[in-house]
Amino acid sequence: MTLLSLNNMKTDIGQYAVLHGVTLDIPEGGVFVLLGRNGAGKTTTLRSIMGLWTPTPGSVTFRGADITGLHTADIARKGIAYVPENMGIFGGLTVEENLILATDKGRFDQARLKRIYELFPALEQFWTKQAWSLSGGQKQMLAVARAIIEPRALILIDEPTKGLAPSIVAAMAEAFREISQNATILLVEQNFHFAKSIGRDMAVIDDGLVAHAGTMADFAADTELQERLLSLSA
Ligand SMILES: Nc1ncnc2c1ncn2[C@@H]1O[C@H](COP(=O)(O)OP(=O)(O)OP(=O)(O)O)[C@@H](O)[C@H]1O
Repeated sequence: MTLLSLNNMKTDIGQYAVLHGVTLDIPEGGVFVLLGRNGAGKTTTLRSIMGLWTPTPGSVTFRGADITGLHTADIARKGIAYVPENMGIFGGLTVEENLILATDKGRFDQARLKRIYELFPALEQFWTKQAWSLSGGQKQMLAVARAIIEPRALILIDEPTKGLAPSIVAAMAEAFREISQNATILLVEQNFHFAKSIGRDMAVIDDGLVAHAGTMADFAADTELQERLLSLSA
C-alpha cells in the first residue's frame, strides 16, 4: 500500500528551480532510500514533503490526504517526523530535555522510552549530559530518538551516517531495521553500502527529477546503472 505520493513536485528556492517535477510513490513499511549525486535535490525533496518548501505546482499525498501547503507542525502531527542533516538537536539542553521537547504533551510514554534505551543505550547513559558534549554518533542517535519519541508513520532522515565511524554506522543500521518494523523510513543517503544493507526500495534523484525507481536488490545488482546515475563503481 502507498503511504506517501509525490506528484509532479516542482520546488523553487528563491529564483532557482531545484525540483523539476518529482513523482514518486513510497510504500508503507521498510526503508526507502533516496540516492543521488550532491546537489541533485534530495534534501529539497524531504523539505518539500515536510512543508519547509512548498512545491508549486505539485502535491504531496500522505495516507490518501493532500498535505501540500500545510504548516510543518501540522504535517508533523499527521504522523511525519524529520531528522534534518544538521540533526536539529539543542546543544545546550540535556538528552532528557531534547527528548521531552519532542513529545506531544511534555511527558514520556514509558514503553517508548524503554524502547529508545534499548535501541540507543548511550542515550540512557548520557541522559543528564548536554547534547553538545555527545559524540557525533550519539548526537545522531538523539536526533533519531527525537523523531520516534511519539508514534510516527513516516520518518524522513537526511544523511544520518555522514562522518560517523563504521561501528556506529552498523549500530545505526540495526536501529533503522528495528524502527522500520513499525514505521516507514525515507532515507537520504550518500553511503551506498549502508543504503544497500537496509533499503528495500529506492529511487535516484538526478537534477531535480526521479531518474530511476525500483527495488534496492535490482539496483545493487546493476553496476552499470549505478555508475551512470551515481558515478559509483560498486
Ligand atoms: N537555501 C538555498 N538557496 C539556494 N539554493 C539552494 C538552497 N538549498 C539548496 N539549494 C540548491 O538546490 C540544489 C539541490 O540541493 P539539495 O540540498 O536538495 O541537494 P541534495 O541532493 O540533498 O545534495 P547534498 O547531498 O549535497 O545535500 C543544489 O544546487 C543547491 O545548491
